[in-house]
Amino acid sequence: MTKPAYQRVLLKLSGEALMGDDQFGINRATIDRMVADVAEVAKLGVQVAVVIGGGNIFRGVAPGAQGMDRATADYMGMLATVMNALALADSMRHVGITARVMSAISIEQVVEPYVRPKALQYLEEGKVVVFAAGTGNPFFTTDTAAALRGAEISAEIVLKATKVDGVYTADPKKDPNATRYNSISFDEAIAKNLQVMDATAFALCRDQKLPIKVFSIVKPGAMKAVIMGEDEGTLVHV
Ligand SMILES: Nc1ncnc2c1ncn2[C@@H]1O[C@H](COP(=O)(O)OP(=O)(O)O)[C@@H](O)[C@H]1O
Ligand SMILES: O=c1ccn([C@@H]2O[C@H](COP(=O)(O)OP(=O)(O)O)[C@@H](O)[C@H]2O)c(=O)[nH]1
Repeated sequence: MTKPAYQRVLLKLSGEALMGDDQFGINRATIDRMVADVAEVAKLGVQVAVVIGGGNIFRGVAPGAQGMDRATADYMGMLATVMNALALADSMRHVGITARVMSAISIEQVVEPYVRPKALQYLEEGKVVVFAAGTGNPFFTTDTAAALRGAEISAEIVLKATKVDGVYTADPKKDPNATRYNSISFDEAIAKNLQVMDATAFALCRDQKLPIKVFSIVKPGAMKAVIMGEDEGTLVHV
């Protein structure tokens, strides 16, 4: 059997992807399917850390936050990611994965705080670590949190699992003529203002020489294919 291409990865799961076909919230079947993908990868011996988004529940820049103080709205968004993290960890428990949720903002009765050495210890023990509350700071996104935590834990790659199957020349939801890149450099992605991830996340990964793979969260087997180093999705590289 061929070996996985990576030993430690940072997986970014978009909050919106958790909705499945629902309008908002957490779709049970969807979360279970994602967890099955993670379980498959963890079984290969790959250390998996997850950053979960919150867009399915609350987004600081959403119309629903209009008129609100931006920082306050962002804290609500961060709390939303904590809910998603709890749901994800619980779903993992059901399939026999030991998961630990660590939050960037302290709410110790609910989840333990993020402590880097502790996170590294969990990973080495084969536990899946779910990073909640993004970076802990307003005006950031969970994509940036993924870049940050990925760099902190020395992940070999950031895996961005999302609704689209890669990075396109333009937003494929708006431009039917957009074509997908097999690979693209950070500089080009930033210069072309490709919106699949925010520029802060791209810049941080570029500076830390941390590649990103963007792939579909709905395509069966895509995550495993990425882990095995197969040609899947789009690689964003230095
Ligand atoms: N150039 C692009 N290539 C691919 N997707 C893009 C591009 N520009 C914008 N997008 C959009 O980015 C989204 C992917 O990010 P998503 O995971 O939804 O983000 P978030 O982390 O904000 O939830 C897709 O819905 C897609 O329509
Ligand atoms: O470091 C962070 C991460 C997230 N957020 C807030 O949490 C919301 C949900 O995160 P995000 O939009 O990244 O989730 P996703 O797009 O993955 O669903 C964001 O809109 C922000 O309001 C924040 O303020 N700081």
